[in-house]
Amino acid sequence: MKITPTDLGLAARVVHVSKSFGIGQGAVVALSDVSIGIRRGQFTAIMGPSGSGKSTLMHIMAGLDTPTSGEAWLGDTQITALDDTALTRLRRRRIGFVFQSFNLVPTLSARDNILLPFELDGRTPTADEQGWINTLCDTLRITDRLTHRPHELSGGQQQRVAIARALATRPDLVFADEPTGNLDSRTGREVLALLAEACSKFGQSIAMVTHDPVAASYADRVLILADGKVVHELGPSTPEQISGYMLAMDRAS
Ligand SMILES: Nc1ncnc2c1ncn2[C@@H]1O[C@H](COP(=O)(O)OP(=O)(O)OP(=O)(O)O)[C@@H](O)[C@H]1O
Repeated sequence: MKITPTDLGLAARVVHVSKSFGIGQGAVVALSDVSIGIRRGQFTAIMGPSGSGKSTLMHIMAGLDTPTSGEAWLGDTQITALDDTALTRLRRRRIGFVFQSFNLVPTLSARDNILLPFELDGRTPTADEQGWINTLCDTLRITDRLTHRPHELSGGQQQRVAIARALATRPDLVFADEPTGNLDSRTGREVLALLAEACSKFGQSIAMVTHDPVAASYADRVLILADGKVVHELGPSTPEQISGYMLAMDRAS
């Protein structure tokens, strides 16, 4: 795949990215010459067997780790060229994160957790941003829970607060790492439907790492990694189609 830095329509991309851990005989190649783009306004799932390089790819795209070679871009910013201070600022302003373990601050109310990205940036939301946060809270059905602390909320409610926090600054890209891993299947499906809606209704770009074919079936596009390479790409697919493909891949290896 040829991806140029001027490629519009991409929220983020990596170009010829390789990543090795360690040196010499003991070196592990986690990513091998990967070039992919995450399309704007789309829900992209990244799947693959354990150890295939999913987390490494996500960390490089989010500027949490550096590649051994190649480039990572967020929009028109080459993040592999930024120093630590600029990277921290970029992550705070232009990237949102949703984790399996929710990662809310236990001493803060749901509202203050959602406002944390603004607080860390040393500012309060503008009237327009506050309007967006209100819309998010209504859509995520947490408006009547905003004064509660995380331990007073169910797992599904905590994850919906985490999604509101990730989307509050209208980031260029939201990374979701197994966002339904700690939720029961019904609550998990609800969270996935909300993530899909954030893309289809609000134009958010989301990249989600998952092992779960049901989770990936909510995505517009599924990238499949094996041994540090992108080996396949699926369009919108059913869980059965995705698990069928993963099984066939297992048998072939
Ligand atoms: N800090 C590290 N030091 C050494 N090796 C590492 C490090 N991080 C990852 N690796 C190796 O790189 C490869 C890819 O790891 P990665 O965590 O990206 O895989 P993954 O697809 O996310 O796996 P999982 O689904 O199990 O989380 C693995 O072989 C892993 O052992």
